[in-house]
Amino acid sequence: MVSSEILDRLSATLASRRDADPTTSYVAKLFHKGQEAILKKVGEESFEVVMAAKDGDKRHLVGEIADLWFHTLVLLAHEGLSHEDVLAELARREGISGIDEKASRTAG
Ligand SMILES: N=c1c2ncn([C@@H]3O[C@H](COP(=O)(O)OP(=O)(O)OP(=O)(O)O)[C@@H](O)[C@H]3O)c2ncn1[C@@H]1O[C@H](COP(=O)(O)O)[C@@H](O)[C@H]1O
Repeated sequence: MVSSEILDRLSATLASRRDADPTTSYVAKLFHKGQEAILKKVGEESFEVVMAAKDGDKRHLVGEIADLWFHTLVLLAHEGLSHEDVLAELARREGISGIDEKASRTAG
């Protein structure tokens, strides 16, 4: 099983690309192009996820979702955020959802 530590390592790598020479790396080039270019990639990769899900090839789907996750990580880094912000939001929702379930059990 692959650990979620990969997200920590990848985020550190992305952060290191923010001021890197755009000719030396794909990520540095994307940062250099700016938000519009990053959003374009997120949009394209989202569409590719939809198409991969429809074609039924699970390996293809995993690959496209990896591309989408990767580009959303680039977007987060560009906006001064990281996967930790998203994980914290999911954890917060888990707490909310727990409260909702408890409330509905009490009500029911
Ligand atoms: N995980 C990834 C990763 N996933 C996808 N990609 C790149 O994302 C691009 C998008 O792919 P597309 O399918 O749209 O193909 P494309 O036509 O080549 O894309 P465009 O050049 O047209 O935008 C490809 O060039 C992929 O190589 C990635 N590039 C980098 N990483 C990670 O980011 C780290 C830093 O990357 P560099 O900054 O390039 O060293 C690497 O060590 C990897 O761990």
